[in-house]
Amino acid sequence: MNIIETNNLTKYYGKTKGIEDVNITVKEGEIYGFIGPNGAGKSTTIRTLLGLIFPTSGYAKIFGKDCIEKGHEVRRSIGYLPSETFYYERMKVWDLLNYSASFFKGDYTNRINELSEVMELDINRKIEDLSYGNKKKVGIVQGLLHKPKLIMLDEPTGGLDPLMQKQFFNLIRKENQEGATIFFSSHILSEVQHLCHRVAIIKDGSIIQVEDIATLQKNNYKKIMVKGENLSIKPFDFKGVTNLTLENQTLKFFFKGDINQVKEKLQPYKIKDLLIEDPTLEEIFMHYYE
Ligand SMILES: Nc1ncnc2c1ncn2[C@@H]1O[C@H](COP(=O)(O)OP(=O)(O)OP(=O)(O)O)[C@@H](O)[C@H]1O
Repeated sequence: MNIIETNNLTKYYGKTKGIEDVNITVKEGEIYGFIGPNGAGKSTTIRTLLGLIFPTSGYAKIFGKDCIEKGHEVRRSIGYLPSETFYYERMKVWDLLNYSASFFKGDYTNRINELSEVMELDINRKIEDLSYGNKKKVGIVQGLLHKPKLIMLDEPTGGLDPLMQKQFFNLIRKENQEGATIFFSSHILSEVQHLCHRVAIIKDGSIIQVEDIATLQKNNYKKIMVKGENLSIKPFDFKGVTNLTLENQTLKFFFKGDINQVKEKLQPYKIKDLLIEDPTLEEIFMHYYE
């Protein structure tokens, strides 16, 4: 079953394009990554799906129901973490979370305590005393407390330190194992790669690729920088290498293939420095999709 389904979903802000003809499907149980650079249309897509803004044309369905016509019903089973959160600053975290829980039937005390413990959130503090990262944690607990069937996360990791990010990813994996479908937007490909089953790439308001992570990783480029003595271009100009340059005794190139090939080519040289890293999203756009 498709949890999210869009059909030529388009949103213009006056004359400014937000998104155009977005067609995506997210299956039940998936962790679906939604990646793109700043201004690509990630938040616009999410806000349109949530019925917070209306599409200019096209439509979207969540749980098989139209996001606008049945928006009220659909939103009950969604947990949403916006990219930026704004709260009543004077409230205590605990009061705020209880207030959020009061919109749903049932007692969520245990759930709030559990989630706050996992995220190491001090519920006795006032919102105004929290750092940016701790406010993010409030948003995470708030978004998950009603055990939603669909969790929509808009750039959720900003402000979380690496340890907390790990905790958060574990929490999301657990929610997923317990049945939640996850829609995860980010501009950081590496975090999406580790968590998601499938990823859609959005750029300038349009989806340019939908790929499962295994394929993306297999096809992915590495960005390599070598500093050393007597390096020359020729030995490194082999299949899989692109954008090869040599400047100030430093070789730079992209490589797609078995990394051992690069290791062999480097064998004869005295190396001063070596950097192998994942390309940025922009670089992937330029090289992976050529
Ligand atoms: N309220 C608005 N009014 C006018 N234009 C807007 C509005 N919100 C977004 N846009 C424009 O729509 C486009 C998509 O923006 P959106 O915020 O959806 O991108 P994003 O991928 O979420 O970016 P970021 O990673 O920076 O949050 C951008 O060109 C942006 O300037």
